[in-house]
Amino acid sequence: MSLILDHVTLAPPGGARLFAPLDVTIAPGEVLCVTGPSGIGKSSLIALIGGFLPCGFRAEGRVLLNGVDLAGQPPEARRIGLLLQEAPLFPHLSVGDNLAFALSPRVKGRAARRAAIEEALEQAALPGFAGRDPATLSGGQRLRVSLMRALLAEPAALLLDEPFSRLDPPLRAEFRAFVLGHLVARAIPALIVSHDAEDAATATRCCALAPPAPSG
Ligand SMILES: Nc1ncnc2c1ncn2[C@@H]1O[C@H](COP(=O)(O)OP(=O)(O)OP(=O)(O)O)[C@@H](O)[C@H]1O
Repeated sequence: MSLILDHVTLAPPGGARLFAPLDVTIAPGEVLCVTGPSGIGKSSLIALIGGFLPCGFRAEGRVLLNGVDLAGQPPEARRIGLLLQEAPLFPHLSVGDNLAFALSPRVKGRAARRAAIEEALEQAALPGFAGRDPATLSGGQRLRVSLMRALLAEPAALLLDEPFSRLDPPLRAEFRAFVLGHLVARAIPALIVSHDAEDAATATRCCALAPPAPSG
């Protein structure tokens, strides 16, 4: 399971290329930290890989997941998990139902599904939280639920956009170690976009998006 970016670059509607073509292979369990100045296209790169790039953006190059070119595949077909800064959860569903919504259909039967959710909550150090309203969670708890929700869908790759930036520094370090541990244990390739030097230091590898070479 690897995620390959083969000469990938992007241009916003009516604009020029945002960054020089990116060529990188992210192996199973590897975490690539993508850095670069504000506005260079880091979040847009995540959107391209996830399949939700806004209309009008122009993409070049290929994104391959486990050898398959993702071009033209809708987001729900891509088996790519997302962890975002806001860690959005459905507000009208309990924590347990938020997790159930994402749980892979491969887990069959009511008892097995309930057990998988309880296990995920244990792993997130949130045992007994299944009935909680998401509005009652702290930022760190919300992120842990959000990570578990992404993992329960059995993603083939995980994308993280500034996932830790809203947390206080001690919690940030703890949650970073928690996330990286899960990715390595499950051999999931991951790409994290971040401004934080600590995120870069703890990732397996780093790459900085650079402005494209001037043409002509
Ligand atoms: N929907 C859109 N339509 C047109 N241009 C857009 C759209 N979304 C983003 N852009 C432009 O595309 C460029 C890249 O934006 P993007 O958010 O990917 O950058 P970024 O590197 O993630 O920035 P930051 O670090 O500030 O979050 C910016 O110049 C931005 O203004």
